[in-house]
Amino acid sequence: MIEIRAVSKSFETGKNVTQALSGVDLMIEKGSFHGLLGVNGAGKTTLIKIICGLLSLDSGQVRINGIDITKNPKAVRRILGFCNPDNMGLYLRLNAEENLKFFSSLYGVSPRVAYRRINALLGFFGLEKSRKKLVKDFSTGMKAKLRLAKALIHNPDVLLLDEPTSGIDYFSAQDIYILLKGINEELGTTILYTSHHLKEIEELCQKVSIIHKGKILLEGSISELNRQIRKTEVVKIKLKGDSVHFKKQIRPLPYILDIQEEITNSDNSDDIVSFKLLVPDASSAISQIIEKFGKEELVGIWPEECGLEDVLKITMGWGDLCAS
Ligand SMILES: Nc1ncnc2c1ncn2[C@@H]1O[C@H](COP(=O)(O)OP(=O)(O)OP(=O)(O)O)[C@@H](O)[C@H]1O
Repeated sequence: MIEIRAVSKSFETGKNVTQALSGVDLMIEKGSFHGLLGVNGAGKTTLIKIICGLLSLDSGQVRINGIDITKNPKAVRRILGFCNPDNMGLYLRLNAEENLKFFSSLYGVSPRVAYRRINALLGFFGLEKSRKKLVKDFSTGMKAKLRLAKALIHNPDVLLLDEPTSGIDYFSAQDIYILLKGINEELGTTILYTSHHLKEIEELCQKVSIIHKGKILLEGSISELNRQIRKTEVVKIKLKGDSVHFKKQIRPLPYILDIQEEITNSDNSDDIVSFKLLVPDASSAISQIIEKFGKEELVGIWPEECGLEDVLKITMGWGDLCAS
Protein backbone atom coordinates (compact mmCIF):
# COMPACT_ATOMS: atom_id res chain seq x y z
CA MET A 1 0.00 0.00 0.00
CA ILE A 2 1.21 3.51 -0.80
CA GLU A 3 -0.11 6.33 1.38
CA ILE A 4 0.65 9.84 0.22
CA ARG A 5 -0.59 12.60 2.47
CA ALA A 6 -0.44 16.33 1.77
CA VAL A 7 2.82 16.11 -0.14
CA SER A 8 4.18 19.40 -1.48
CA LYS A 9 7.35 20.08 -3.39
CA SER A 10 8.77 23.18 -5.04
CA PHE A 11 11.92 23.76 -7.07
CA GLU A 12 13.94 26.94 -6.92
CA THR A 13 15.96 27.87 -9.97
CA GLY A 14 17.50 31.30 -9.60
CA LYS A 15 14.65 33.66 -8.83
CA ASN A 16 12.00 31.27 -10.12
CA VAL A 17 10.07 28.95 -7.88
CA THR A 18 8.05 26.12 -9.44
CA GLN A 19 5.42 24.55 -7.26
CA ALA A 20 5.61 21.03 -8.68
CA LEU A 21 3.29 19.40 -6.12
CA SER A 22 0.67 21.12 -3.95
CA GLY A 23 -0.74 19.00 -1.16
CA VAL A 24 -1.04 15.71 -3.01
CA ASP A 25 -3.17 13.07 -1.28
CA LEU A 26 -3.23 9.63 -2.82
CA MET A 27 -4.00 6.21 -1.43
CA ILE A 28 -2.97 3.21 -3.47
CA GLU A 29 -4.34 -0.05 -2.15
CA LYS A 30 -2.12 -3.08 -1.70
CA GLY A 31 -2.10 -5.17 -4.85
CA SER A 32 -3.69 -2.54 -7.05
CA PHE A 33 -2.48 -1.49 -10.49
CA HIS A 34 -2.84 2.28 -10.36
CA GLY A 35 -2.35 4.73 -13.21
CA LEU A 36 -1.13 8.29 -12.73
CA LEU A 37 -2.17 10.43 -15.64
CA GLY A 38 -1.30 13.99 -16.52
CA VAL A 39 0.14 16.17 -19.25
CA ASN A 40 3.82 17.23 -19.41
CA GLY A 41 4.87 19.09 -16.28
CA ALA A 42 1.83 17.91 -14.25
CA GLY A 43 4.04 16.55 -11.44
CA LYS A 44 4.07 12.78 -12.10
CA THR A 45 7.85 12.26 -12.13
CA THR A 46 8.35 14.53 -9.13
CA LEU A 47 5.84 12.47 -7.14
CA ILE A 48 7.40 9.16 -8.17
CA LYS A 49 10.91 10.41 -7.41
CA ILE A 50 9.75 11.48 -3.95
CA ILE A 51 8.17 8.08 -3.27
CA CYS A 52 11.34 6.25 -4.28
CA GLY A 53 13.59 8.59 -2.31
CA LEU A 54 15.35 10.29 -5.23
CA LEU A 55 13.90 13.65 -4.19
CA SER A 56 13.08 15.02 -0.76
CA LEU A 57 9.63 16.41 -0.02
CA ASP A 58 9.02 19.90 1.40
CA SER A 59 6.07 18.80 3.52
CA GLY A 60 3.70 15.90 3.90
CA GLN A 61 4.21 12.20 4.42
CA VAL A 62 4.68 9.06 2.33
CA ARG A 63 4.32 5.57 3.77
CA ILE A 64 4.86 2.34 1.92
CA ASN A 65 3.35 -0.76 3.49
CA GLY A 66 3.20 1.29 6.67
CA ILE A 67 6.88 2.40 6.59
CA ASP A 68 7.62 6.13 6.54
CA ILE A 69 10.00 6.76 3.62
CA THR A 70 11.88 9.56 5.36
CA LYS A 71 12.28 7.69 8.67
CA ASN A 72 13.30 4.33 7.26
CA PRO A 73 14.53 4.72 3.67
CA LYS A 74 16.62 1.54 3.80
CA ALA A 75 13.65 -0.69 4.65
CA VAL A 76 11.61 1.00 1.94
CA ARG A 77 14.32 0.44 -0.70
CA ARG A 78 14.10 -3.34 -0.19
CA ILE A 79 10.40 -3.51 -0.93
CA LEU A 80 10.40 -0.96 -3.72
CA GLY A 81 11.33 -1.29 -7.38
CA PHE A 82 11.31 1.75 -9.62
CA CYS A 83 12.13 2.82 -13.10
CA ASN A 84 12.37 6.37 -14.40
CA PRO A 85 12.51 7.52 -17.99
CA ASP A 86 15.87 9.23 -17.48
CA ASN A 87 18.93 7.09 -16.90
CA MET A 88 18.92 7.55 -13.14
CA GLY A 89 19.65 4.26 -11.52
CA LEU A 90 21.64 2.66 -14.33
CA TYR A 91 25.41 2.72 -14.41
CA LEU A 92 26.37 3.54 -17.97
CA ARG A 93 29.98 2.39 -17.61
CA LEU A 94 28.98 -1.05 -16.35
CA ASN A 95 27.59 -3.75 -18.61
CA ALA A 96 24.02 -5.03 -18.34
CA GLU A 97 24.89 -8.03 -16.21
CA GLU A 98 27.08 -5.98 -13.86
CA ASN A 99 24.26 -3.46 -13.38
CA LEU A 100 21.79 -6.18 -12.44
CA LYS A 101 24.34 -7.91 -10.17
CA PHE A 102 25.07 -4.63 -8.42
CA PHE A 103 21.40 -3.85 -7.80
CA SER A 104 20.56 -7.38 -6.68
CA SER A 105 23.29 -7.23 -4.04
CA LEU A 106 22.14 -3.75 -3.00
CA TYR A 107 18.64 -5.15 -2.47
CA GLY A 108 19.97 -8.12 -0.50
CA VAL A 109 19.25 -10.86 -3.07
CA SER A 110 21.51 -13.90 -2.57
CA PRO A 111 24.03 -14.48 -5.42
CA ARG A 112 22.39 -17.82 -6.34
CA VAL A 113 18.91 -16.34 -6.65
CA ALA A 114 20.35 -13.26 -8.37
CA TYR A 115 22.09 -15.43 -10.99
CA ARG A 116 18.78 -17.15 -11.83
CA ARG A 117 16.81 -13.91 -11.94
CA ILE A 118 19.40 -12.07 -14.04
CA ASN A 119 19.31 -14.86 -16.63
CA ALA A 120 15.52 -14.94 -16.63
CA LEU A 121 15.17 -11.15 -16.94
CA LEU A 122 17.84 -10.75 -19.62
CA GLY A 123 16.15 -13.60 -21.49
CA PHE A 124 12.68 -12.10 -21.14
CA PHE A 125 13.80 -8.68 -22.35
CA GLY A 126 15.81 -10.15 -25.23
CA LEU A 127 19.06 -8.77 -23.83
CA GLU A 128 20.99 -12.02 -23.23
CA LYS A 129 23.30 -11.41 -26.19
CA SER A 130 24.03 -7.91 -24.90
CA ARG A 131 24.71 -8.92 -21.30
CA LYS A 132 28.41 -7.98 -21.55
CA LYS A 133 27.81 -4.78 -23.49
CA LEU A 134 28.38 -1.47 -21.66
CA VAL A 135 25.07 0.25 -20.97
CA LYS A 136 26.37 3.49 -22.49
CA ASP A 137 26.35 1.65 -25.84
CA PHE A 138 22.75 0.45 -25.46
CA SER A 139 19.97 1.83 -27.66
CA THR A 140 17.18 3.85 -26.01
CA GLY A 141 14.82 0.85 -25.99
CA MET A 142 17.48 -1.49 -24.61
CA LYS A 143 18.15 0.91 -21.74
CA ALA A 144 14.42 1.12 -21.05
CA LYS A 145 14.24 -2.69 -20.89
CA LEU A 146 17.24 -2.86 -18.57
CA ARG A 147 15.70 -0.22 -16.29
CA LEU A 148 12.63 -2.45 -16.02
CA ALA A 149 14.76 -5.53 -15.37
CA LYS A 150 16.53 -3.58 -12.62
CA ALA A 151 13.19 -2.60 -11.09
CA LEU A 152 12.12 -6.27 -11.00
CA ILE A 153 15.39 -7.89 -9.88
CA HIS A 154 14.45 -8.18 -6.19
CA ASN A 155 10.76 -9.12 -6.69
CA PRO A 156 9.60 -5.93 -4.97
CA ASP A 157 6.23 -5.65 -3.22
CA VAL A 158 5.72 -2.23 -4.79
CA LEU A 159 6.66 -1.10 -8.29
CA LEU A 160 6.85 2.54 -9.37
CA LEU A 161 6.98 2.66 -13.14
CA ASP A 162 7.38 6.08 -14.73
CA GLU A 163 6.79 5.76 -18.48
CA PRO A 164 8.35 2.29 -18.48
CA THR A 165 7.59 1.52 -22.12
CA SER A 166 8.82 4.85 -23.49
CA GLY A 167 11.24 4.00 -26.33
CA ILE A 168 10.29 0.32 -26.33
CA ASP A 169 9.04 -1.24 -29.59
CA TYR A 170 5.38 -2.26 -29.98
CA PHE A 171 5.95 -6.04 -29.75
CA SER A 172 8.19 -5.89 -26.69
CA ALA A 173 5.70 -3.50 -25.06
CA GLN A 174 2.91 -6.08 -25.53
CA ASP A 175 5.07 -8.70 -23.76
CA ILE A 176 5.80 -6.23 -20.96
CA TYR A 177 2.07 -5.57 -20.41
CA ILE A 178 1.48 -9.30 -20.04
CA LEU A 179 4.42 -9.61 -17.63
CA LEU A 180 3.25 -6.69 -15.49
CA LYS A 181 -0.34 -7.91 -15.43
CA GLY A 182 0.91 -11.34 -14.34
CA ILE A 183 3.12 -9.85 -11.60
CA ASN A 184 0.22 -7.77 -10.34
CA GLU A 185 -2.37 -10.55 -10.43
CA GLU A 186 -0.29 -13.52 -9.35
CA LEU A 187 2.18 -11.97 -6.89
CA GLY A 188 -0.11 -9.17 -5.68
CA THR A 189 2.52 -6.53 -6.46
CA THR A 190 1.25 -2.98 -6.03
CA ILE A 191 2.03 -0.98 -9.17
CA LEU A 192 1.97 2.78 -9.71
CA TYR A 193 2.23 3.43 -13.42
CA THR A 194 2.56 6.55 -15.56
CA SER A 195 2.31 6.74 -19.30
CA HIS A 196 1.29 9.12 -22.04
CA HIS A 197 -0.22 6.16 -23.91
CA LEU A 198 -3.77 6.28 -22.64
CA LYS A 199 -4.64 2.91 -24.18
CA GLU A 200 -1.90 1.39 -22.01
CA ILE A 201 -3.43 2.91 -18.86
CA GLU A 202 -6.92 1.83 -19.91
CA GLU A 203 -5.78 -1.73 -20.49
CA LEU A 204 -3.60 -2.17 -17.42
CA CYS A 205 -4.86 -0.04 -14.58
CA GLN A 206 -7.76 -0.81 -12.27
CA LYS A 207 -7.71 2.73 -10.94
CA VAL A 208 -6.48 6.03 -12.31
CA SER A 209 -5.62 9.36 -10.70
CA ILE A 210 -5.46 12.48 -12.79
CA ILE A 211 -2.83 15.00 -11.72
CA HIS A 212 -2.75 18.53 -13.09
CA LYS A 213 -0.49 21.41 -12.02
CA GLY A 214 0.66 19.46 -8.97
CA LYS A 215 -2.79 18.55 -7.69
CA ILE A 216 -4.82 15.35 -7.90
CA LEU A 217 -8.07 16.37 -9.58
CA LEU A 218 -9.92 13.10 -9.96
CA GLU A 219 -9.51 9.43 -9.19
CA GLY A 220 -11.33 6.17 -9.57
CA SER A 221 -11.78 3.27 -11.96
CA ILE A 222 -12.19 4.29 -15.58
CA SER A 223 -15.96 3.72 -15.43
CA GLU A 224 -16.12 5.75 -12.19
CA LEU A 225 -14.21 8.58 -13.87
CA ASN A 226 -16.64 8.44 -16.77
CA ARG A 227 -19.54 8.62 -14.33
CA GLN A 228 -17.99 11.58 -12.52
CA ILE A 229 -17.81 13.53 -15.75
CA ARG A 230 -21.12 12.18 -17.03
CA LYS A 231 -22.39 15.62 -17.95
CA THR A 232 -20.14 15.37 -20.97
CA GLU A 233 -20.73 13.19 -24.02
CA VAL A 234 -18.85 12.63 -27.24
CA VAL A 235 -20.13 13.14 -30.77
CA LYS A 236 -18.14 12.26 -33.89
CA ILE A 237 -18.85 14.17 -37.07
CA LYS A 238 -17.64 13.88 -40.66
CA LEU A 239 -18.05 16.81 -43.02
CA LYS A 240 -17.15 17.44 -46.65
CA GLY A 241 -15.25 20.67 -47.20
CA ASP A 242 -12.70 22.91 -45.56
CA SER A 243 -11.80 22.12 -41.94
CA VAL A 244 -10.94 25.71 -40.95
CA HIS A 245 -14.32 26.87 -42.22
CA PHE A 246 -16.16 24.15 -40.28
CA LYS A 247 -14.20 24.77 -37.10
CA LYS A 248 -15.12 28.46 -37.26
CA GLN A 249 -18.77 27.51 -37.61
CA ILE A 250 -18.86 24.81 -34.96
CA ARG A 251 -16.70 26.32 -32.18
CA PRO A 252 -19.07 29.18 -31.21
CA LEU A 253 -22.18 26.95 -31.03
CA PRO A 254 -23.55 27.17 -27.49
CA TYR A 255 -23.69 23.40 -26.90
CA ILE A 256 -20.07 22.66 -27.88
CA LEU A 257 -17.65 22.31 -24.95
CA ASP A 258 -14.67 21.33 -27.08
CA ILE A 259 -13.82 20.50 -30.66
CA GLN A 260 -10.86 18.46 -31.88
CA GLU A 261 -10.02 17.74 -35.49
CA GLU A 262 -9.14 14.10 -36.09
CA ILE A 263 -6.72 12.68 -38.60
CA THR A 264 -8.49 11.14 -41.59
CA ASN A 265 -7.07 8.35 -43.67
CA SER A 266 -5.67 10.15 -46.75
CA ASP A 267 -6.72 7.30 -49.12
CA ASN A 268 -10.41 7.93 -48.74
CA SER A 269 -10.47 11.44 -47.29
CA ASP A 270 -11.23 13.38 -50.50
CA ASP A 271 -11.73 16.63 -48.55
CA ILE A 272 -13.66 14.81 -45.83
CA VAL A 273 -12.79 16.17 -42.40
CA SER A 274 -13.52 14.54 -39.04
CA PHE A 275 -14.15 16.21 -35.72
CA LYS A 276 -14.71 14.99 -32.23
CA LEU A 277 -17.02 17.16 -30.17
CA LEU A 278 -17.43 17.20 -26.41
CA VAL A 279 -21.01 18.18 -25.64
CA PRO A 280 -23.33 18.19 -22.62
CA ASP A 281 -26.00 16.15 -24.44
CA ALA A 282 -25.16 14.08 -27.51
CA SER A 283 -28.69 13.65 -28.89
CA SER A 284 -29.58 17.36 -28.82
CA ALA A 285 -26.15 18.30 -30.24
CA ILE A 286 -26.66 15.81 -33.07
CA SER A 287 -30.08 17.18 -34.01
CA GLN A 288 -28.80 20.78 -33.93
CA ILE A 289 -25.81 19.94 -36.09
CA ILE A 290 -28.01 18.10 -38.58
CA GLU A 291 -30.12 21.27 -38.79
CA LYS A 292 -27.07 23.50 -39.27
CA PHE A 293 -25.28 21.55 -41.98
CA GLY A 294 -27.08 20.31 -45.07
CA LYS A 295 -26.74 16.92 -46.77
CA GLU A 296 -24.09 18.40 -49.06
CA GLU A 297 -21.71 18.93 -46.17
CA LEU A 298 -22.68 16.43 -43.51
CA VAL A 299 -21.28 12.98 -44.30
CA GLY A 300 -21.87 11.33 -40.94
CA ILE A 301 -22.62 12.01 -37.28
CA TRP A 302 -22.86 9.62 -34.35
CA PRO A 303 -22.47 9.52 -30.55
CA GLU A 304 -19.51 7.71 -28.92
CA GLU A 305 -18.46 6.57 -25.46
CA CYS A 306 -16.23 8.93 -23.46
CA GLY A 307 -12.69 7.55 -23.49
CA LEU A 308 -9.87 8.17 -21.02
CA GLU A 309 -8.50 10.99 -23.18
CA ASP A 310 -11.86 12.77 -22.91
CA VAL A 311 -11.87 12.30 -19.14
CA LEU A 312 -8.35 13.77 -18.98
CA LYS A 313 -9.24 16.74 -21.15
CA ILE A 314 -12.42 17.56 -19.24
CA THR A 315 -10.77 17.17 -15.84
CA MET A 316 -7.90 19.46 -16.80
CA GLY A 317 -10.46 22.01 -17.95
CA TRP A 318 -12.08 21.88 -14.50
CA GLY A 319 -8.68 22.21 -12.84
CA ASP A 320 -7.88 25.32 -14.87
CA LEU A 321 -11.30 26.81 -14.10
CA CYS A 322 -10.85 26.23 -10.34
CA ALA A 323 -7.35 27.75 -10.43
CA SER A 324 -8.43 30.89 -12.30
N1 LIG B 1 14.90 19.61 -11.00
C1 LIG B 1 13.96 20.50 -11.29
N2 LIG B 1 14.24 21.82 -11.22
C2 LIG B 1 13.28 22.74 -11.49
N3 LIG B 1 12.01 22.45 -11.84
C3 LIG B 1 11.68 21.15 -11.93
C4 LIG B 1 12.64 20.10 -11.67
N4 LIG B 1 12.02 18.93 -11.83
C5 LIG B 1 10.75 19.20 -12.20
N5 LIG B 1 10.54 20.53 -12.25
C6 LIG B 1 9.29 21.22 -12.58
O1 LIG B 1 8.25 20.64 -11.82
C7 LIG B 1 7.06 20.53 -12.60
C8 LIG B 1 6.61 19.08 -12.61
O2 LIG B 1 7.56 18.33 -13.38
P1 LIG B 1 7.49 16.75 -13.53
O3 LIG B 1 8.75 16.30 -14.17
O4 LIG B 1 7.14 16.16 -12.23
O5 LIG B 1 6.26 16.60 -14.54
P2 LIG B 1 5.71 15.31 -15.28
O6 LIG B 1 4.25 15.24 -15.02
O7 LIG B 1 6.50 14.12 -14.93
O8 LIG B 1 5.96 15.70 -16.80
P3 LIG B 1 6.36 14.79 -18.09
O9 LIG B 1 5.08 14.13 -18.53
O10 LIG B 1 6.82 15.80 -19.06
O11 LIG B 1 7.41 13.81 -17.68
C9 LIG B 1 7.40 21.10 -13.97
O12 LIG B 1 6.98 22.44 -14.00
C10 LIG B 1 8.90 21.02 -14.04
O13 LIG B 1 9.45 22.04 -14.85
